[in-house]
Amino acid sequence: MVMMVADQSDSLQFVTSYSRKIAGAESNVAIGLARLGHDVGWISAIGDDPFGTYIRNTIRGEGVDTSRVRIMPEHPTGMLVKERNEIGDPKVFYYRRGSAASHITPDILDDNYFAETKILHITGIFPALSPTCLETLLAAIRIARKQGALVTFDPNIRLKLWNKEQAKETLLKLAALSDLIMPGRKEAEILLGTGEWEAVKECFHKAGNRYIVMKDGPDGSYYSHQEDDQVVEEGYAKGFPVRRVVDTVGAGDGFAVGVLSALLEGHSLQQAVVRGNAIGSLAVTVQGDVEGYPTRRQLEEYLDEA
Ligand SMILES: Nc1ncnc2c1ncn2[C@@H]1O[C@H](COP(=O)(O)OP(=O)(O)O)[C@@H](O)[C@H]1O
Ligand SMILES: O=C(O)C(=O)C[C@H](O)[C@H](O)COP(=O)(O)O
Repeated sequence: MVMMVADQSDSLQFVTSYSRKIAGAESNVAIGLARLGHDVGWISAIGDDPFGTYIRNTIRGEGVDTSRVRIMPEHPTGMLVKERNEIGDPKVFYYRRGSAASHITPDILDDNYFAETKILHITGIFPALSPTCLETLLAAIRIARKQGALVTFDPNIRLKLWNKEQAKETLLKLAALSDLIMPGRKEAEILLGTGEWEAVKECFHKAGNRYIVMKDGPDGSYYSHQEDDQVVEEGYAKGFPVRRVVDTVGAGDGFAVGVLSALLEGHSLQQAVVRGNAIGSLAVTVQGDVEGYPTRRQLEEYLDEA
């Protein structure tokens, strides 16, 4: 989506100017991974309009492959408007009903495109957009699994897009098809009725997740990796304190960038979660979603200084 962030910290009713940026959980993760030098493709749809062109060119400019981004002249590019907040999570307003992305159908997928895929990263936002988006996601999971890719899942529950019951039913289904799940504590509560780590760990391992990570805001994150019911590693990794929180949106996706990039590089889940915490903390220090995501050198310097 294109994102308009208010330039003034008033209610949007009074805001008169906005800064144009990019938002969207999947594209955020794609950009973050590309910044760290990974090969990444983003599958989505945009309208044949200036915002669509801006999004595609910017994401492509970050080094993400956009060859599978479909242009749909009959539908508009999705938009999100975000308040500027001094404290707490900012309010967001969606203008995405009927967007090009919500019209995606499984024929956007091509098995060959997944031939060398190591990770398929999915979120709980795309399947909330329409029944065909959910169908497309399920088809993508089938292809990725067939190719031996790891399926990683951030539930990213957005109750503005669907109700709690619908969200829970679909997201639990997607969780059971994923290798790695990374909910926040509140999301675990919605999905499982508990945010208590031991219970969360047990439920998701039972459902078939090999890797479980539960984010606990600024404090840090729990993690557990099991193979064939055997514990490989588990523990808790402390968060990285920041001097000033500017905007919390984008932290969860930054966290995913850290976890996925580290796993791709062969690191342990513990190291992956530390990197996730680091990039999540960098993300909250800026207004946009992706502006705080580091390059390889910036990440190394940040970890060295911590
Ligand atoms: N205020 C903060 N200070 C430092 N790190 C933060 C802060 N907020 C979030 N993070 C980091 O980003 C990660 C993801 O943030 P969180 O808010 O839990 O994600 P989500 O957007 O999925 O709810 C956290 O696990 C933490 O490591
Ligand atoms: O709400 C949506 O549909 C979006 O995709 C907008 C945001 O860009 C991401 O959701 C950010 O997600 P977090 O990193 O978890 O804060």
